[in-house]
Amino acid sequence: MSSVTDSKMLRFANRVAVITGAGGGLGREYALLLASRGAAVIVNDLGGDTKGGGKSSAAADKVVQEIRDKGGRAVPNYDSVEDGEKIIETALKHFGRIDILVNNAGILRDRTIARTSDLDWDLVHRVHLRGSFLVSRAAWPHMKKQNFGRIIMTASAAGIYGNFGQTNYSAAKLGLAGMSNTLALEGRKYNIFCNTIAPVAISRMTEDIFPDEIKPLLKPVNVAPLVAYLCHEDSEETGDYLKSAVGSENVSMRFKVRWQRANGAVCLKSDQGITPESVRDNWEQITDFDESSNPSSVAESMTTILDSIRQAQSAPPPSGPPVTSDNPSDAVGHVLPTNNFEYTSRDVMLYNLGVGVSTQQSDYLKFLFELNQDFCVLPTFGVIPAFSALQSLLSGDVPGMNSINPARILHGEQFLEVVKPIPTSGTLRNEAVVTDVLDKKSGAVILMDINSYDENNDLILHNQFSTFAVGSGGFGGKRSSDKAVVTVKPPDRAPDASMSEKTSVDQAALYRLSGDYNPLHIDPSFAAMGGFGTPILHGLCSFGFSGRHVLKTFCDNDVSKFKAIKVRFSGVVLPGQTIQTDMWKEGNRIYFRSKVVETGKDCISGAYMDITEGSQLSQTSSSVGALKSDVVFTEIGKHLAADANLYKKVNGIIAYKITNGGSLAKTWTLDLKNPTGSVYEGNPKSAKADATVTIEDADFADIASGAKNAQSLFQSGKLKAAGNVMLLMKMGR
Ligand SMILES: CCCCCCC[C@@H](O)CC(=O)SCCNC(=O)CCNC(=O)[C@H](O)C(C)(C)COP(=O)(O)OP(=O)(O)OC[C@H]1O[C@@H](n2cnc3c(N)ncnc32)[C@H](O)[C@@H]1OP(=O)(O)O
Repeated sequence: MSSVTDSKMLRFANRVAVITGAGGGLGREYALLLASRGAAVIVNDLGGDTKGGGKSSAAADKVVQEIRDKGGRAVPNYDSVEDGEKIIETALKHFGRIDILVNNAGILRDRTIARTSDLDWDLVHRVHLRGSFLVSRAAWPHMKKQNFGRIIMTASAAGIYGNFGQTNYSAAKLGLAGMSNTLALEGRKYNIFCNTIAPVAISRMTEDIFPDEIKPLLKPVNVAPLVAYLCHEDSEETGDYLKSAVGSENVSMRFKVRWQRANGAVCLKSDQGITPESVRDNWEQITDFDESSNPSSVAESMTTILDSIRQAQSAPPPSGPPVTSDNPSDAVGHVLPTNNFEYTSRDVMLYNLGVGVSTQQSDYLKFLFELNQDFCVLPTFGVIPAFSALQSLLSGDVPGMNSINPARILHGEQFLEVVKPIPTSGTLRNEAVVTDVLDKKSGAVILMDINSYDENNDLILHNQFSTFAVGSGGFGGKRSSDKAVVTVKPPDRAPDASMSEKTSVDQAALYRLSGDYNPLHIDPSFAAMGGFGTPILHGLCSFGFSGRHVLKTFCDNDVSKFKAIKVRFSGVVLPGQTIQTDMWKEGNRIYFRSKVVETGKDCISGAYMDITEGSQLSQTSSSVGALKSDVVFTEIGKHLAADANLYKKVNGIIAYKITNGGSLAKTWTLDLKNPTGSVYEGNPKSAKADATVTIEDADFADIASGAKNAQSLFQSGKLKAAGNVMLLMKMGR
């Protein structure tokens, strides 16, 4: 059949193609070319006229005969594209499958809008838009099942630019481009690719439109190679807007068409609100394409818009021209706008749920019930206030960040130090700076240090975020930084402990509600742009899981023992996968590493958690012992809260030390200036007590004897004994 002998020749052996409207013009050329390359072809043509009237089998039969005469395989089909199921059934009946669908059939009923009848409108839409939908829908389940499909939609320059007298046709044609982009998104994970072409060629439908002198340049035969390429399994193209082709005997041209969007202007609210005048006054900037972008999805388009709006809301109106540097190193030292992060106990509980706390766990109440006396913040929540400061990194105001593709930003590493206990609600002020930018060749690493302060200006949290911008390396920057908090290697022995937990398929959907709305974690099309087959889990969500594993195993969930944590995100986790954390204890440092059980690959490496000295005791004593002290403190706290007025004359902070076998077990502090009399656990070293009460071993042991866990202690009523401790303490005062 073909004279091309190159071994790299694109062949279609075992592929079955349906070409609609293949009785002549472009459709015929597609059918002939695909058949000559080995495809079995269904030549569909209703055999009507160009206005949609009449019916005949002659056109399809003729093309089928042409193919067979050359040794190819073809079967005719005479159904309307509105009978999409029947067309696809013909392919299945004769060849057992359907791999390629070229939606090519079309009619014209050109009129200016005033003269376009309902019928003119409807017929054009029924054939082009509805017909392409119906045949594609019929083919879809078969393509999905076999994990392969290539679909072509036929649009037109009239759809892109408009064309006099073609209201109905141009609307249908642009509609096909929209449909194609959506099928591309829905089909990607099944290896079903969909593209739209806008061919320029002479056919029955266009022979009256073009002047005679250029007609020889517009041969349908030259459009067919583009369609064949897009339908081949080697082509990775999908949903990339419109491709157009023009061809003559010796030359032909093909190009992509894409949407371009001006950077636009953010219209700020004046005393009169956001007014039509603010649009008028910004018109030049709104329509200025000197600075522009080419968003290729709703997600990408929305991300930049939202970033601009957020930025405009938190920053004063820009005084100078936008920053345009493309060298990421130029960002070093840039101070991001200070921002406040306000949160409530609801945010804390939402976060805790997002990182896997469940009512199935024994001590869930302190993490999921705001009225529980021990209600507390998981220490890894400490990244959440700081995260809110990161958003402005890609706002366009940070030098060097223009070249960073937001769809390809991954979380690289994270360091968090909890300097003072994290309140269960409040407002923290973030101060963020771009500390360093590293050139890792395969990507750029952006280090950002963020300090979070409470309303008294006390430093509560220190974070160092390290983001890995994939594909943005090679700008000639340095490779390492002495300002980076380094990762560590675990000891060279079997882990001291391991814990594994399955994440939920909805884990990312839940975690994002804590403030990281990156579409990468929820929107398949955005994930696809980043090179992922499916949305991935937030790095900080896996971080929360691993952090909980360490906290549970070595601190018995006592959050006060947490000091600092460092991790590297070395691999991707998908929602629904199982995270296993292997841990090694060396003094007050717990080395750990997490892997995805289903793949065996590491997702967190080089990691450690530093804990305070107190934790050693809970480590060396049995877990029942650790639980006892928790129960005692719970009860003491309850009494102190209730009887706070007894201590009013102290009017300061009382620290309570519990000793166990002569060692310090735990220190609690009570702030009597706090009108609610709430009790919190404090760091023994930093507790500035106005008075100290020490509870001796005997009482401690008595109270907890026979108790297996906090729940049973509460239920058994043994906690009443804690009243004695209170009495003792009061006497001690
Ligand atoms: C403005 C908004 C900010 C938003 C912040 C975050 C938003 C979040 O929503 C995003 C997320 O949560 S993404 C999910 C979590 N992260 C991940 O899944 C990333 C997993 N890691 C990877 O894929 C690769 O390690 C990868 C791709 C990171 C690197 O792989 P490779 O390119 O193959 O690198 P490799 O060849 O192994 O090493 C090259 C050099 O890079 C260093 N490096 C490797 N992994 C790193 C990482 N994770 N972080 C930092 N540096 C890393 C290597 O050490 C090496 O450098 P050198 O040779 O100098 O040692």
